[in-house]
Amino acid sequence: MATPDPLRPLPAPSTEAGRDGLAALLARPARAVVALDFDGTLADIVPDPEQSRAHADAVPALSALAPRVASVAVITGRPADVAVRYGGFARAPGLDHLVVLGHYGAERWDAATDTVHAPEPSPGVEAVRAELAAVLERTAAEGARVEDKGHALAVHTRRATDPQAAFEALRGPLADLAGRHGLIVEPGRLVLELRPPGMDKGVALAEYVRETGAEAVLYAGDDLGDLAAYATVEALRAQGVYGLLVCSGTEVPELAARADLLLSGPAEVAELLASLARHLELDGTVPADWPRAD
Ligand SMILES: O=P(O)(O)OC[C@H]1O[C@H](O[C@H]2O[C@H](CO)[C@@H](O)[C@H](O)[C@H]2O)[C@H](O)[C@@H](O)[C@@H]1O
Repeated sequence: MATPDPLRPLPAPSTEAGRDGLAALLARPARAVVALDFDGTLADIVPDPEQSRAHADAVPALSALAPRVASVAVITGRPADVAVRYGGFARAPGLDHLVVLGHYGAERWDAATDTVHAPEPSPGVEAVRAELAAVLERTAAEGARVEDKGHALAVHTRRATDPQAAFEALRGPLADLAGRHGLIVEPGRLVLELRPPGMDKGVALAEYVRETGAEAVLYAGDDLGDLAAYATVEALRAQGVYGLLVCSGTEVPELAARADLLLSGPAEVAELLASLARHLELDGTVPADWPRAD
């Protein structure tokens, strides 16, 4: 991790709501939840999804911040156990109460117990798995690859000959395939994911904030799947919960346009988390009696 500079100021949110969110987090960290997406936010985007790993500064920053706020959660499209592995979250110092909500919140891993609660296998996913290769063969999407996530199937075009053209060519056929088997298509950064409906990052975040009773929430994401979590933070604000929306990178303009704080990517997200930890270290501590998420 880069040498900490305790005097370095925190980045300023560009909106009043974001400035209020940051002020609330700093004033009452014991009542604040920090929730983060994984790929593109805690981990740099790489061509091969299996090679994704948390940015070198991310876990040290989370380890420093987590004991100073009410709770920290990772909310990801990845299976929870995969995010835990690629993140290096298990048994990391300070992360003994970390929660990872995988498959857009359908799965949950708790560091306190090191266990994953997962949904029943979906018959729709099984049916799509059986037909997917034939659909890909019929579509002009050379080089598209399938990531079988168990409870969902993601079709990646980042390594296709023409990534954007392959993405567009696959949209219709995959929507049709998903629809025939009761699944939805979740679009992302050069990925189309076929997954069961009924859960998204917004629902997952709302439930988590309710569970923790938080009065302030920081949410950081980078992709279309994070829009639902942004909408939850916006709705929570209307109910008196403070919120700070952080966007990691500018690849997804729809998300960047709604952010209070725009950062360049995972390195700056990790720097923000580390800066928050340093400011809270200088300013105060979390009372021991604050109820945690577990
Ligand atoms: O919710 P997230 O944690 O952001 O996960 C969303 C999807 O991320 C992964 O795909 C993305 O990252 C890959 C690795 O950097 C990249 O190759 C790909 O182009 C991106 O779309 C992951 O593979 C998916 O399963 C997640 O749903």
